[in-house]
Amino acid sequence: METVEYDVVVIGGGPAGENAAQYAVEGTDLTSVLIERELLGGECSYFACMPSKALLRPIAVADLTGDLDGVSTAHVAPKALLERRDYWVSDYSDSGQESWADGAGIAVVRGAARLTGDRTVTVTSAAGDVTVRARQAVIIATGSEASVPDVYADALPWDSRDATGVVDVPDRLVVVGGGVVACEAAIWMTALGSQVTLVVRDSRLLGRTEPFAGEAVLAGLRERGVTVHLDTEVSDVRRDAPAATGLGRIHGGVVTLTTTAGELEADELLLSIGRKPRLDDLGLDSVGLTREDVTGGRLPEWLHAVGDASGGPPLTHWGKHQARVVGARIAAAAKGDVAWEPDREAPVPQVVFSDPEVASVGMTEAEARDRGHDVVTTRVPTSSAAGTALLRDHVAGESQLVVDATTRLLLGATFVGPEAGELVHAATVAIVGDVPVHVLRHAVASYPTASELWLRLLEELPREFRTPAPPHPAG
Ligand SMILES: Cc1cc2nc3c(=O)[nH]c(=O)nc-3n(C[C@H](O)[C@H](O)[C@H](O)COP(=O)(O)OP(=O)(O)OC[C@H]3O[C@@H](n4cnc5c(N)ncnc54)[C@H](O)[C@@H]3O)c2cc1C
Ligand SMILES: NC(=O)c1ccc[n+]([C@@H]2O[C@H](COP(=O)([O-])OP(=O)(O)OC[C@H]3O[C@@H](n4cnc5c(N)ncnc54)[C@H](O)[C@@H]3O)[C@@H](O)[C@H]2O)c1
Repeated sequence: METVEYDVVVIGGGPAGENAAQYAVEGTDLTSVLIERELLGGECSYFACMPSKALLRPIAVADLTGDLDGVSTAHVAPKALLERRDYWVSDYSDSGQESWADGAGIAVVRGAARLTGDRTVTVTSAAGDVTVRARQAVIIATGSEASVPDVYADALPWDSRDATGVVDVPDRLVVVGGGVVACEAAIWMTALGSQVTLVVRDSRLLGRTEPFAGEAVLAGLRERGVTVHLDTEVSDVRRDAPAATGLGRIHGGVVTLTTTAGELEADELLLSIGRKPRLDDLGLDSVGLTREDVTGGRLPEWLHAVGDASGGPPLTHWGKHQARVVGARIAAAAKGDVAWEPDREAPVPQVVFSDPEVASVGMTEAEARDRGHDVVTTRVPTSSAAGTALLRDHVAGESQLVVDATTRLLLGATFVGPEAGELVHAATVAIVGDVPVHVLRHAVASYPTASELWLRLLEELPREFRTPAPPHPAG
Protein backbone atom coordinates (compact mmCIF):
# COMPACT_ATOMS: atom_id res chain seq x y z
CA MET A 1 0.00 0.00 0.00
CA GLU A 2 1.29 3.48 -0.88
CA THR A 3 2.28 5.61 2.13
CA VAL A 4 2.49 9.41 2.13
CA GLU A 5 3.46 11.74 4.97
CA TYR A 6 2.38 15.29 5.90
CA ASP A 7 2.78 17.33 9.07
CA VAL A 8 -0.95 17.91 9.49
CA VAL A 9 -3.64 15.52 8.24
CA VAL A 10 -7.21 16.82 8.14
CA ILE A 11 -10.08 14.37 7.69
CA GLY A 12 -12.99 16.20 6.02
CA GLY A 13 -12.76 19.12 3.61
CA GLY A 14 -15.72 21.20 4.82
CA PRO A 15 -15.36 24.79 6.06
CA ALA A 16 -13.86 23.66 9.38
CA GLY A 17 -11.35 21.28 7.75
CA GLU A 18 -10.31 23.87 5.17
CA ASN A 19 -9.62 26.49 7.85
CA ALA A 20 -7.74 24.03 10.03
CA ALA A 21 -5.53 22.92 7.12
CA GLN A 22 -4.78 26.53 6.22
CA TYR A 23 -4.14 27.95 9.70
CA ALA A 24 -2.04 24.98 10.84
CA VAL A 25 0.63 25.69 8.24
CA GLU A 26 0.38 29.47 7.70
CA GLY A 27 3.72 31.18 8.34
CA THR A 28 5.49 27.83 8.93
CA ASP A 29 7.32 25.20 6.87
CA LEU A 30 4.66 22.62 7.75
CA THR A 31 2.66 20.72 5.12
CA SER A 32 -1.01 19.81 5.35
CA VAL A 33 -3.41 17.55 3.49
CA LEU A 34 -7.20 17.57 3.26
CA ILE A 35 -8.86 14.18 2.84
CA GLU A 36 -12.35 14.42 1.34
CA ARG A 37 -14.67 11.61 0.30
CA GLU A 38 -17.35 13.72 -1.34
CA LEU A 39 -17.12 17.44 -2.24
CA LEU A 40 -14.38 19.78 -1.04
CA GLY A 41 -16.28 22.63 0.64
CA GLY A 42 -18.47 20.23 2.60
CA GLU A 43 -22.11 20.23 3.61
CA CYS A 44 -22.19 24.00 3.98
CA SER A 45 -21.20 24.84 0.41
CA TYR A 46 -23.34 22.35 -1.48
CA PHE A 47 -26.15 21.01 0.72
CA ALA A 48 -26.75 23.43 3.61
CA CYS A 49 -25.85 27.11 4.12
CA MET A 50 -25.19 28.24 0.56
CA PRO A 51 -28.13 26.62 -1.26
CA SER A 52 -30.56 27.50 1.54
CA LYS A 53 -29.51 31.14 1.62
CA ALA A 54 -29.44 31.31 -2.19
CA LEU A 55 -33.08 30.17 -2.14
CA LEU A 56 -34.17 32.43 0.73
CA ARG A 57 -32.70 35.75 -0.40
CA PRO A 58 -34.90 36.32 -3.50
CA ILE A 59 -37.95 35.34 -1.44
CA ALA A 60 -37.02 37.88 1.24
CA VAL A 61 -36.55 40.58 -1.41
CA ALA A 62 -39.90 39.74 -3.05
CA ASP A 63 -41.57 39.86 0.38
CA LEU A 64 -39.98 43.24 1.01
CA THR A 65 -41.33 44.69 -2.22
CA GLY A 66 -44.79 43.58 -1.11
CA ASP A 67 -44.41 45.61 2.07
CA LEU A 68 -42.87 48.79 0.72
CA ASP A 69 -45.02 51.56 -0.74
CA GLY A 70 -43.52 53.17 -3.82
CA VAL A 71 -42.35 49.99 -5.53
CA SER A 72 -44.17 47.32 -7.57
CA THR A 73 -44.45 43.94 -5.91
CA ALA A 74 -42.00 41.34 -7.19
CA HIS A 75 -42.91 37.65 -7.36
CA VAL A 76 -40.77 34.56 -6.97
CA ALA A 77 -40.15 32.66 -10.22
CA PRO A 78 -39.70 29.03 -9.05
CA LYS A 79 -37.63 27.80 -12.01
CA ALA A 80 -35.27 30.80 -11.81
CA LEU A 81 -35.04 30.34 -8.06
CA LEU A 82 -33.83 26.76 -8.49
CA GLU A 83 -31.39 27.88 -11.19
CA ARG A 84 -29.99 30.44 -8.72
CA ARG A 85 -29.51 27.62 -6.21
CA ASP A 86 -27.71 25.55 -8.87
CA TYR A 87 -25.40 28.48 -9.59
CA TRP A 88 -24.52 28.92 -5.90
CA VAL A 89 -23.71 25.21 -5.51
CA SER A 90 -21.62 25.37 -8.71
CA ASP A 91 -23.79 22.55 -10.08
CA TYR A 92 -22.27 20.37 -7.33
CA SER A 93 -18.74 20.75 -8.71
CA ASP A 94 -15.91 21.47 -6.27
CA SER A 95 -13.28 22.50 -8.83
CA GLY A 96 -13.24 26.03 -7.37
CA GLN A 97 -12.40 24.69 -3.91
CA GLU A 98 -9.73 22.44 -5.37
CA SER A 99 -8.10 25.51 -6.98
CA TRP A 100 -8.27 27.30 -3.63
CA ALA A 101 -6.47 24.39 -1.89
CA ASP A 102 -3.88 24.31 -4.65
CA GLY A 103 -3.29 28.06 -4.32
CA ALA A 104 -2.98 27.76 -0.53
CA GLY A 105 -0.40 24.97 -0.88
CA ILE A 106 -2.69 22.39 0.73
CA ALA A 107 -2.62 18.85 -0.72
CA VAL A 108 -5.91 17.05 -1.38
CA VAL A 109 -6.45 13.29 -1.21
CA ARG A 110 -9.81 11.93 -2.39
CA GLY A 111 -11.44 9.06 -0.55
CA ALA A 112 -12.96 7.91 2.73
CA ALA A 113 -10.54 8.19 5.66
CA ARG A 114 -10.38 6.21 8.87
CA LEU A 115 -7.89 6.17 11.70
CA THR A 116 -5.81 2.98 11.71
CA GLY A 117 -3.27 3.83 14.40
CA ASP A 118 -1.49 6.68 16.17
CA ARG A 119 -1.05 9.56 13.70
CA THR A 120 -2.06 7.15 10.93
CA VAL A 121 -5.02 7.34 8.56
CA THR A 122 -6.04 4.95 5.78
CA VAL A 123 -7.84 6.43 2.80
CA THR A 124 -10.01 4.18 0.65
CA SER A 125 -11.08 5.15 -2.87
CA ALA A 126 -11.77 3.45 -6.19
CA ALA A 127 -8.02 3.69 -6.83
CA GLY A 128 -7.27 1.55 -3.76
CA ASP A 129 -5.99 2.28 -0.26
CA VAL A 130 -3.38 4.87 0.72
CA THR A 131 -1.78 5.25 4.16
CA VAL A 132 -1.41 8.87 5.24
CA ARG A 133 0.87 9.51 8.20
CA ALA A 134 0.90 12.71 10.23
CA ARG A 135 4.20 13.98 11.60
CA GLN A 136 2.43 16.45 13.93
CA ALA A 137 -1.35 16.25 14.10
CA VAL A 138 -4.53 14.67 12.80
CA ILE A 139 -7.66 16.83 12.80
CA ILE A 140 -11.15 15.31 12.64
CA ALA A 141 -13.43 17.65 10.64
CA THR A 142 -15.98 15.16 9.36
CA GLY A 143 -19.09 17.29 10.02
CA SER A 144 -22.49 15.98 11.03
CA GLU A 145 -25.44 14.09 9.59
CA ALA A 146 -29.19 14.39 10.00
CA SER A 147 -30.74 12.26 12.76
CA VAL A 148 -33.22 9.67 11.45
CA PRO A 149 -34.99 7.67 14.20
CA ASP A 150 -36.14 4.15 13.27
CA VAL A 151 -39.83 5.09 13.06
CA TYR A 152 -39.03 7.24 10.00
CA ALA A 153 -36.27 5.23 8.31
CA ASP A 154 -38.37 2.91 6.12
CA ALA A 155 -40.32 5.83 4.67
CA LEU A 156 -37.09 7.26 3.17
CA PRO A 157 -37.95 10.82 4.27
CA TRP A 158 -36.20 13.87 2.89
CA ASP A 159 -33.40 15.29 4.99
CA SER A 160 -32.08 18.81 4.68
CA ARG A 161 -30.00 17.82 1.63
CA ASP A 162 -33.18 17.00 -0.29
CA ALA A 163 -34.81 20.24 0.85
CA THR A 164 -31.91 22.42 -0.28
CA GLY A 165 -31.43 20.30 -3.39
CA VAL A 166 -35.15 20.21 -4.21
CA VAL A 167 -35.92 19.20 -7.81
CA ASP A 168 -39.48 17.84 -7.53
CA VAL A 169 -41.72 20.17 -5.54
CA PRO A 170 -44.22 18.07 -3.55
CA ASP A 171 -47.79 19.43 -3.51
CA ARG A 172 -48.08 18.65 0.21
CA LEU A 173 -44.98 18.63 2.42
CA VAL A 174 -44.99 17.66 6.08
CA VAL A 175 -41.96 18.89 8.01
CA VAL A 176 -41.18 17.20 11.33
CA GLY A 177 -39.22 19.51 13.65
CA GLY A 178 -39.52 23.11 14.77
CA GLY A 179 -35.87 24.14 14.67
CA VAL A 180 -33.77 26.13 12.27
CA VAL A 181 -34.03 23.86 9.22
CA ALA A 182 -37.82 23.56 9.59
CA CYS A 183 -38.35 27.33 9.94
CA GLU A 184 -36.13 28.18 6.97
CA ALA A 185 -37.16 25.32 4.64
CA ALA A 186 -40.88 26.01 5.22
CA ILE A 187 -40.33 29.42 3.62
CA TRP A 188 -38.65 28.30 0.40
CA MET A 189 -40.85 25.23 -0.03
CA THR A 190 -43.98 27.41 0.33
CA ALA A 191 -42.55 29.88 -2.19
CA LEU A 192 -41.91 27.01 -4.61
CA GLY A 193 -45.55 25.96 -4.34
CA SER A 194 -45.78 23.31 -1.60
CA GLN A 195 -48.55 23.35 0.98
CA VAL A 196 -46.37 23.01 4.10
CA THR A 197 -47.37 21.58 7.49
CA LEU A 198 -44.96 21.68 10.44
CA VAL A 199 -45.26 18.98 13.10
CA VAL A 200 -43.48 20.22 16.21
CA ARG A 201 -42.93 18.16 19.35
CA ASP A 202 -42.27 21.23 21.53
CA SER A 203 -44.71 23.95 22.51
CA ARG A 204 -42.72 26.54 20.54
CA LEU A 205 -40.50 27.05 17.53
CA LEU A 206 -36.74 27.65 17.72
CA GLY A 207 -36.47 26.21 21.23
CA ARG A 208 -32.95 27.51 21.90
CA THR A 209 -33.81 31.18 21.30
CA GLU A 210 -35.83 33.65 23.40
CA PRO A 211 -39.53 32.67 23.46
CA PHE A 212 -40.60 35.99 21.88
CA ALA A 213 -38.43 35.18 18.83
CA GLY A 214 -40.13 31.80 18.31
CA GLU A 215 -43.55 33.45 18.63
CA ALA A 216 -42.72 36.00 15.94
CA VAL A 217 -41.51 33.26 13.58
CA LEU A 218 -44.65 31.19 14.28
CA ALA A 219 -46.85 34.17 13.38
CA GLY A 220 -44.77 34.79 10.23
CA LEU A 221 -45.09 31.19 9.05
CA ARG A 222 -48.84 31.08 9.67
CA GLU A 223 -49.23 34.37 7.79
CA ARG A 224 -47.65 32.82 4.71
CA GLY A 225 -50.03 29.85 4.87
CA VAL A 226 -47.92 27.28 6.72
CA THR A 227 -49.92 25.04 9.08
CA VAL A 228 -48.09 24.54 12.39
CA HIS A 229 -49.03 21.84 14.91
CA LEU A 230 -47.24 22.48 18.23
CA ASP A 231 -47.03 19.95 21.10
CA THR A 232 -47.47 17.16 18.56
CA GLU A 233 -45.80 13.74 18.67
CA VAL A 234 -45.47 11.33 15.73
CA SER A 235 -46.10 7.67 16.59
CA ASP A 236 -46.18 5.99 13.18
CA VAL A 237 -45.10 6.69 9.60
CA ARG A 238 -46.23 4.72 6.54
CA ARG A 239 -45.43 5.26 2.88
CA ASP A 240 -46.67 3.73 -0.37
CA ALA A 241 -43.73 2.33 -2.38
CA PRO A 242 -40.76 4.16 -0.87
CA ALA A 243 -38.04 4.65 -3.49
CA ALA A 244 -34.49 6.02 -3.38
CA THR A 245 -35.05 8.30 -6.36
CA GLY A 246 -32.17 10.68 -5.64
CA LEU A 247 -31.41 14.13 -4.23
CA GLY A 248 -34.44 16.41 -4.11
CA ARG A 249 -36.70 13.94 -5.93
CA ILE A 250 -39.90 12.69 -4.29
CA HIS A 251 -38.97 9.44 -2.53
CA GLY A 252 -42.05 7.32 -3.35
CA GLY A 253 -45.81 7.46 -2.81
CA VAL A 254 -48.06 9.14 -0.29
CA VAL A 255 -46.75 9.37 3.30
CA THR A 256 -49.18 8.96 6.20
CA LEU A 257 -48.18 10.08 9.69
CA THR A 258 -50.05 9.12 12.82
CA THR A 259 -49.70 12.03 15.23
CA THR A 260 -51.29 13.30 18.42
CA ALA A 261 -52.92 15.96 16.19
CA GLY A 262 -54.49 13.22 14.01
CA GLU A 263 -53.51 11.49 10.74
CA LEU A 264 -51.57 13.63 8.29
CA GLU A 265 -51.08 12.79 4.60
CA ALA A 266 -48.35 14.26 2.44
CA ASP A 267 -46.54 13.77 -0.84
CA GLU A 268 -43.19 14.14 0.95
CA LEU A 269 -41.88 14.20 4.50
CA LEU A 270 -38.94 16.37 5.53
CA LEU A 271 -37.28 15.22 8.73
CA SER A 272 -35.39 18.04 10.46
CA ILE A 273 -34.99 17.04 14.08
CA GLY A 274 -31.33 17.84 14.60
CA ARG A 275 -27.93 16.49 13.57
CA LYS A 276 -25.26 14.28 15.12
CA PRO A 277 -21.47 14.37 14.69
CA ARG A 278 -20.35 12.15 11.77
CA LEU A 279 -17.97 9.87 13.69
CA ASP A 280 -19.08 6.36 12.69
CA ASP A 281 -16.67 4.33 10.55
CA LEU A 282 -13.84 6.67 11.52
CA GLY A 283 -11.73 3.96 13.17
CA LEU A 284 -11.85 5.64 16.58
CA ASP A 285 -11.52 2.22 18.23
CA SER A 286 -8.15 1.68 16.53
CA VAL A 287 -6.74 4.38 18.80
CA GLY A 288 -8.79 3.36 21.85
CA LEU A 289 -11.37 6.14 21.58
CA THR A 290 -15.17 6.42 21.48
CA ARG A 291 -17.51 9.05 19.98
CA GLU A 292 -17.99 10.45 23.48
CA ASP A 293 -14.22 10.96 23.81
CA VAL A 294 -14.32 13.11 20.68
CA THR A 295 -17.36 15.18 21.65
CA GLY A 296 -16.09 15.45 25.23
CA GLY A 297 -12.66 16.67 24.10
CA ARG A 298 -10.78 13.72 25.65
CA LEU A 299 -8.25 13.26 22.87
CA PRO A 300 -4.52 12.46 22.73
CA GLU A 301 -2.32 15.52 22.11
CA TRP A 302 -1.84 14.66 18.40
CA LEU A 303 -5.59 14.40 17.68
CA HIS A 304 -8.08 17.29 17.44
CA ALA A 305 -11.74 17.69 16.46
CA VAL A 306 -13.27 20.83 14.94
CA GLY A 307 -16.60 21.88 13.46
CA ASP A 308 -19.80 19.85 13.70
CA ALA A 309 -17.78 16.67 14.35
CA SER A 310 -16.56 18.12 17.65
CA GLY A 311 -20.10 18.14 19.08
CA GLY A 312 -20.04 21.94 19.47
CA PRO A 313 -22.73 24.27 18.07
CA PRO A 314 -23.27 23.02 14.49
CA LEU A 315 -22.70 26.33 12.73
CA THR A 316 -20.24 27.10 9.96
CA HIS A 317 -18.77 30.24 11.52
CA TRP A 318 -18.28 28.44 14.85
CA GLY A 319 -16.57 25.45 13.22
CA LYS A 320 -14.32 27.79 11.28
CA HIS A 321 -13.46 29.68 14.47
CA GLN A 322 -12.59 26.45 16.29
CA ALA A 323 -10.49 25.41 13.30
CA ARG A 324 -8.57 28.69 13.26
CA VAL A 325 -7.86 28.36 16.99
CA VAL A 326 -6.65 24.75 16.70
CA GLY A 327 -4.71 25.49 13.51
CA ALA A 328 -2.98 28.50 15.06
CA ARG A 329 -2.01 26.38 18.08
CA ILE A 330 -0.38 23.77 15.83
CA ALA A 331 1.43 26.42 13.76
CA ALA A 332 2.66 28.22 16.88
CA ALA A 333 3.88 24.99 18.49
CA ALA A 334 5.90 24.19 15.36
CA LYS A 335 7.71 27.51 15.83
CA GLY A 336 8.18 26.96 19.57
CA ASP A 337 5.55 29.63 20.29
CA VAL A 338 2.19 29.71 21.99
CA ALA A 339 -0.70 31.21 19.99
CA TRP A 340 -2.46 34.11 21.71
CA GLU A 341 -5.98 33.25 22.82
CA PRO A 342 -8.49 35.07 25.03
CA ASP A 343 -8.93 33.56 28.49
CA ARG A 344 -12.48 32.35 27.78
CA GLU A 345 -14.40 30.96 24.85
CA ALA A 346 -16.10 33.40 22.49
CA PRO A 347 -19.92 33.68 22.55
CA VAL A 348 -21.69 31.90 19.67
CA PRO A 349 -23.85 34.04 17.38
CA GLN A 350 -26.56 32.59 15.15
CA VAL A 351 -28.78 34.08 12.48
CA VAL A 352 -31.96 32.24 11.48
CA PHE A 353 -33.01 33.44 8.03
CA SER A 354 -36.68 33.09 8.87
CA ASP A 355 -39.37 35.74 8.39
CA PRO A 356 -38.93 37.73 10.55
CA GLU A 357 -35.17 37.13 10.75
CA VAL A 358 -33.85 36.13 14.18
CA ALA A 359 -30.30 36.82 15.32
CA SER A 360 -28.87 36.09 18.73
CA VAL A 361 -25.58 35.85 20.59
CA GLY A 362 -24.54 34.86 24.09
CA MET A 363 -27.04 33.84 26.74
CA THR A 364 -30.82 34.04 26.67
CA GLU A 365 -32.43 35.58 29.74
CA ALA A 366 -33.28 32.11 31.09
CA GLU A 367 -29.73 30.80 30.52
CA ALA A 368 -28.25 33.83 32.27
CA ARG A 369 -30.50 33.34 35.31
CA ASP A 370 -29.76 29.60 35.36
CA ARG A 371 -26.07 30.42 35.49
CA GLY A 372 -26.62 32.61 38.55
CA HIS A 373 -26.47 36.07 37.01
CA ASP A 374 -28.53 38.89 38.49
CA VAL A 375 -30.07 40.01 35.21
CA VAL A 376 -31.63 43.18 33.80
CA THR A 377 -33.31 42.93 30.39
CA THR A 378 -34.41 45.63 28.03
CA ARG A 379 -36.74 44.90 25.15
CA VAL A 380 -38.12 47.26 22.48
CA PRO A 381 -40.12 46.85 19.28
CA THR A 382 -37.62 46.49 16.44
CA SER A 383 -39.56 49.24 14.64
CA SER A 384 -38.76 51.73 17.42
CA ALA A 385 -35.79 53.41 15.75
CA ALA A 386 -36.27 55.56 12.65
CA GLY A 387 -33.65 53.51 10.81
CA THR A 388 -35.43 50.20 11.41
CA ALA A 389 -38.93 51.62 10.86
CA LEU A 390 -37.89 52.87 7.42
CA LEU A 391 -36.83 49.41 6.26
CA ARG A 392 -40.37 48.28 5.40
CA ASP A 393 -43.97 49.39 5.92
CA HIS A 394 -44.69 46.86 8.68
CA VAL A 395 -41.73 45.93 10.85
CA ALA A 396 -42.45 42.83 12.95
CA GLY A 397 -40.51 41.69 15.98
CA GLU A 398 -38.86 42.86 19.14
CA SER A 399 -35.24 43.07 20.19
CA GLN A 400 -33.70 42.50 23.59
CA LEU A 401 -30.50 42.88 25.58
CA VAL A 402 -29.63 40.75 28.60
CA VAL A 403 -27.31 42.66 30.96
CA ASP A 404 -25.57 41.54 34.16
CA ALA A 405 -26.93 43.88 36.86
CA THR A 406 -23.69 43.76 38.86
CA THR A 407 -21.00 44.15 36.21
CA ARG A 408 -23.28 45.95 33.71
CA LEU A 409 -21.76 43.88 30.95
CA LEU A 410 -23.82 42.49 28.11
CA LEU A 411 -24.52 38.76 28.50
CA GLY A 412 -26.69 38.21 25.46
CA ALA A 413 -28.76 39.87 22.76
CA THR A 414 -31.59 38.87 20.44
CA PHE A 415 -32.78 40.82 17.43
CA VAL A 416 -35.95 39.91 15.54
CA GLY A 417 -36.85 41.71 12.32
CA PRO A 418 -35.20 43.25 9.28
CA GLU A 419 -31.39 43.51 9.41
CA ALA A 420 -31.34 41.39 12.60
CA GLY A 421 -28.36 39.46 11.23
CA GLU A 422 -26.36 42.67 10.85
CA LEU A 423 -27.46 44.21 14.17
CA VAL A 424 -26.20 41.27 16.23
CA HIS A 425 -22.53 41.66 15.44
CA ALA A 426 -22.24 44.78 17.61
CA ALA A 427 -23.49 42.66 20.52
CA THR A 428 -20.84 40.03 19.78
CA VAL A 429 -18.15 42.73 19.81
CA ALA A 430 -19.49 44.16 23.09
CA ILE A 431 -19.44 40.73 24.78
CA VAL A 432 -16.01 39.72 23.48
CA GLY A 433 -14.59 43.13 24.37
CA ASP A 434 -16.24 43.31 27.82
CA VAL A 435 -17.69 46.71 26.95
CA PRO A 436 -19.92 47.93 29.82
CA VAL A 437 -23.26 49.39 28.77
CA HIS A 438 -22.36 52.92 29.93
CA VAL A 439 -19.43 52.86 27.47
CA LEU A 440 -21.55 51.24 24.77
CA ARG A 441 -23.82 54.32 24.86
CA HIS A 442 -20.91 56.28 23.41
CA ALA A 443 -20.68 54.02 20.37
CA VAL A 444 -22.80 56.41 18.32
CA ALA A 445 -24.81 54.91 15.44
CA SER A 446 -25.58 57.09 12.42
CA TYR A 447 -29.06 58.49 11.92
CA PRO A 448 -31.23 56.96 10.50
CA THR A 449 -29.59 53.52 10.31
CA ALA A 450 -30.90 50.26 11.78
CA SER A 451 -28.02 50.36 14.27
CA GLU A 452 -29.75 53.23 16.08
CA LEU A 453 -31.90 50.50 17.60
CA TRP A 454 -28.96 50.08 19.97
CA LEU A 455 -29.63 53.56 21.35
CA ARG A 456 -33.29 52.67 21.96
CA LEU A 457 -32.28 49.46 23.76
CA LEU A 458 -29.66 51.15 25.92
CA GLU A 459 -32.03 54.02 26.80
CA GLU A 460 -34.49 51.51 28.26
CA LEU A 461 -31.94 50.30 30.82
CA PRO A 462 -32.12 51.73 34.38
CA ARG A 463 -30.76 55.29 34.46
CA GLU A 464 -27.94 54.39 36.82
CA PHE A 465 -26.54 52.13 34.08
CA ARG A 466 -25.45 55.32 32.29
CA THR A 467 -22.47 55.64 34.65
CA PRO A 468 -19.87 53.04 35.70
CA ALA A 469 -21.01 50.30 38.09
CA PRO A 470 -19.93 50.83 41.71
CA PRO A 471 -16.93 48.63 42.61
CA HIS A 472 -17.99 45.03 43.23
CA PRO A 473 -17.57 44.08 46.94
CA ALA A 474 -15.60 40.99 45.91
CA GLY A 475 -13.16 43.27 44.05
C1 LIG B 1 -29.99 23.11 5.75
C2 LIG B 1 -28.85 23.67 6.55
C3 LIG B 1 -28.58 25.01 6.50
C4 LIG B 1 -27.53 25.54 7.25
N1 LIG B 1 -27.33 26.89 7.21
C5 LIG B 1 -26.35 27.43 7.96
C6 LIG B 1 -26.13 28.83 7.96
O1 LIG B 1 -26.81 29.59 7.29
N2 LIG B 1 -25.12 29.31 8.72
C7 LIG B 1 -24.35 28.50 9.48
O2 LIG B 1 -23.44 29.00 10.18
N3 LIG B 1 -24.53 27.15 9.51
C8 LIG B 1 -25.52 26.61 8.76
N4 LIG B 1 -25.70 25.25 8.77
C9 LIG B 1 -24.75 24.40 9.53
C10 LIG B 1 -23.49 24.13 8.66
O3 LIG B 1 -23.86 23.52 7.45
C11 LIG B 1 -22.51 23.24 9.41
O4 LIG B 1 -22.28 23.76 10.70
C12 LIG B 1 -21.18 23.18 8.65
O5 LIG B 1 -21.34 22.64 7.37
C13 LIG B 1 -20.17 22.35 9.44
O6 LIG B 1 -18.93 22.39 8.80
P1 LIG B 1 -17.88 21.20 8.99
O7 LIG B 1 -16.69 21.57 8.19
O8 LIG B 1 -17.73 20.90 10.42
O9 LIG B 1 -18.60 19.94 8.34
P2 LIG B 1 -19.19 19.65 6.89
O10 LIG B 1 -19.53 20.90 6.18
O11 LIG B 1 -20.24 18.63 7.08
O12 LIG B 1 -17.95 19.01 6.13
C14 LIG B 1 -17.44 17.76 6.52
C15 LIG B 1 -16.78 17.12 5.32
O13 LIG B 1 -16.13 15.91 5.74
C16 LIG B 1 -16.30 14.92 4.75
N5 LIG B 1 -16.13 13.61 5.41
C17 LIG B 1 -16.90 13.09 6.40
N6 LIG B 1 -16.40 11.91 6.80
C18 LIG B 1 -15.31 11.68 6.04
C19 LIG B 1 -14.36 10.62 5.97
N7 LIG B 1 -14.45 9.56 6.78
N8 LIG B 1 -13.36 10.70 5.07
C20 LIG B 1 -13.26 11.77 4.24
N9 LIG B 1 -14.12 12.80 4.26
C21 LIG B 1 -15.13 12.76 5.14
C22 LIG B 1 -17.70 15.16 4.23
O14 LIG B 1 -17.85 14.60 2.94
C23 LIG B 1 -17.77 16.70 4.24
O15 LIG B 1 -17.36 17.23 3.01
C24 LIG B 1 -26.74 24.69 8.05
C25 LIG B 1 -27.01 23.32 8.12
C26 LIG B 1 -28.07 22.81 7.38
C27 LIG B 1 -28.35 21.34 7.47
N1 LIG C 1 -29.22 29.71 9.70
C1 LIG C 1 -28.48 28.81 10.33
O1 LIG C 1 -27.53 29.13 11.01
C2 LIG C 1 -28.82 27.35 10.21
C3 LIG C 1 -29.78 26.92 9.30
C4 LIG C 1 -30.11 25.58 9.28
C5 LIG C 1 -29.47 24.68 10.11
N2 LIG C 1 -28.52 25.14 10.96
C6 LIG C 1 -27.85 24.21 11.89
O2 LIG C 1 -28.26 22.89 11.63
C7 LIG C 1 -28.61 22.28 12.87
C8 LIG C 1 -29.70 21.27 12.62
O3 LIG C 1 -30.93 21.94 12.34
P1 LIG C 1 -32.31 21.24 12.73
O4 LIG C 1 -33.41 22.19 12.43
O5 LIG C 1 -32.33 19.88 12.14
O6 LIG C 1 -32.15 21.01 14.29
P2 LIG C 1 -32.56 21.93 15.54
O7 LIG C 1 -31.79 21.38 16.66
O8 LIG C 1 -32.48 23.37 15.22
O9 LIG C 1 -34.11 21.61 15.75
C9 LIG C 1 -34.55 20.30 15.98
C10 LIG C 1 -36.06 20.29 16.18
O10 LIG C 1 -36.52 18.94 16.17
C11 LIG C 1 -37.21 18.66 17.39
N3 LIG C 1 -36.95 17.25 17.71
C12 LIG C 1 -35.80 16.71 18.18
N4 LIG C 1 -35.91 15.38 18.28
C13 LIG C 1 -37.16 15.06 17.85
C14 LIG C 1 -37.86 13.85 17.67
N5 LIG C 1 -37.32 12.66 17.96
N6 LIG C 1 -39.12 13.91 17.18
C15 LIG C 1 -39.68 15.09 16.87
N7 LIG C 1 -39.06 16.28 16.99
C16 LIG C 1 -37.82 16.26 17.48
C17 LIG C 1 -36.68 19.67 18.39
O11 LIG C 1 -37.60 19.85 19.42
C18 LIG C 1 -36.52 20.90 17.48
O12 LIG C 1 -37.75 21.54 17.28
C19 LIG C 1 -29.03 23.40 13.79
O13 LIG C 1 -28.69 23.10 15.12
C20 LIG C 1 -28.27 24.59 13.29
O14 LIG C 1 -27.14 24.83 14.07
C21 LIG C 1 -28.20 26.45 11.03
